[in-house]
Amino acid sequence: MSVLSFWTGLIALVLLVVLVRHQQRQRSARQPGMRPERRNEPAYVASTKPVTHQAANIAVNRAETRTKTVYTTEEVSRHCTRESLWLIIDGRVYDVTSYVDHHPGGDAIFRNAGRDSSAGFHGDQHPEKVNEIIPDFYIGDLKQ
Ligand code: HEM
Repeated sequence: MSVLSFWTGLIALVLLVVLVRHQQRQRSARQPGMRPERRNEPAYVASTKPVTHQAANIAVNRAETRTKTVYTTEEVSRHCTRESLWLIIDGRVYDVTSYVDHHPGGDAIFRNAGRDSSAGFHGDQHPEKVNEIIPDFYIGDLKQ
């Protein structure tokens, strides 16, 4: 066998293998029951990390922010319980319901529940990091 025909044969063989594998893949993608691990593969890989209260709250807040962004003091005042706690801080409205159980200062967070909590929020008891936490709970502004 000449060197040329050896290489030609080898290339033809590789092409044949590639073609057969390609056809097999196409067929298995169409037929039910074949390669289920592939057909059922999600378009994304869901994170295995547990969804934290805060992360869930951010999503809820974003949804609320889209539908309504301005609240009256009367509306805010209705959210003054553990089931729904809103606070006004510097003219902005925050739904901190999901934070209540994590608040290091305990139920003191209810002192001005549904009302203006700016003074308390800016109190000495709070570390700088509260300013990083609070935007997660923002749902809108107070009607002027
Ligand atoms: C977004 C996060 C937070 C919000 C909205 C918030 C809100 C509040 C409010 C409204 C009060 C009542 C203040 C008053 O009227 O006297 C309070 C008290 C307090 N907070 Fe926070 N807080 C937050 C985070 C934190 C953090 C991270 C800490 C500590 C690391 C903390 C520690 C305290 C303490 C020690 C008190 C006073 C408790 C008392 O007087 O018995 N808070 N907080």
